[in-house]
Amino acid sequence: MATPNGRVFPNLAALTTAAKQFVLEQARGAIAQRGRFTIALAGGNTPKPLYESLVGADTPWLQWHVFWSDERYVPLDHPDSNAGMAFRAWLHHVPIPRNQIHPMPTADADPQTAADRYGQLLRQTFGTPEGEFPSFDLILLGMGPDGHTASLFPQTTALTVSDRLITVGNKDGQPRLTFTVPLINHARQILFLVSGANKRTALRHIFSGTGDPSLYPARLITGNALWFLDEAAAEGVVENP
Ligand SMILES: O=C1O[C@H](COP(=O)(O)O)[C@@H](O)[C@H](O)[C@H]1O
Repeated sequence: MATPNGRVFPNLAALTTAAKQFVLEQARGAIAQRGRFTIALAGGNTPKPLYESLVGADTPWLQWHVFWSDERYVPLDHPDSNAGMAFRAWLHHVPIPRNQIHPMPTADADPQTAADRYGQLLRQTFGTPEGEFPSFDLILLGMGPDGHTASLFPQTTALTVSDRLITVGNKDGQPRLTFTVPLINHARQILFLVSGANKRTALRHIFSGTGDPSLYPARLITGNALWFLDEAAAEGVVENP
């Protein structure tokens, strides 16, 4: 795997400003070329200021189609819901049509049923036949201190699933829904947002190319990925040119 493409910013605020500009540029390009912008959102803390900053942005919201790259298996109004966070921070405050915003379903008794339903929704939205993978315009990802990304956690079976779009992840015995590795890698553009000194060790394993991918799952993301890091995360890992 080639060295990941990383950009370092002094702090989370500067990273957020650059990420906002990057997202809006991706939207502009996609809408100009294909008439719509398909984006998959990350959860966690790091992207929240980005979502807040997008309220009031000058972009053709009616052409946005919003999905999630992973979700905790809780209702939308639960404090841990990735989609709930994005709605409160951003999506409730912009005119994207509600039928173009697609939280992952989390009400089925069996999370695998929910995963399959979301996979079918993606196939319908993108017109992707079975056996093929759609290409999102942009997938936002984070990375945990353990090297997980989306809900692809170290040493879990989700890491090796390659015959479907969505699978069930496992965080300390709790189910999650997550994009599979090949679905992420088929994106036109992937953007990692990583902030904080507690991410440094995992980043070192990923950027040096030596970490075992089953221990540092973000290493499995070999598609067209750009990493936005703050200095606290990047220290000793990557320097800006
Ligand atoms: O649990 C999750 O964590 C990761 C990383 O979150 P962060 O707060 O460290 O940025 C996130 O990317 C993922 O979507 C989420 O479900």
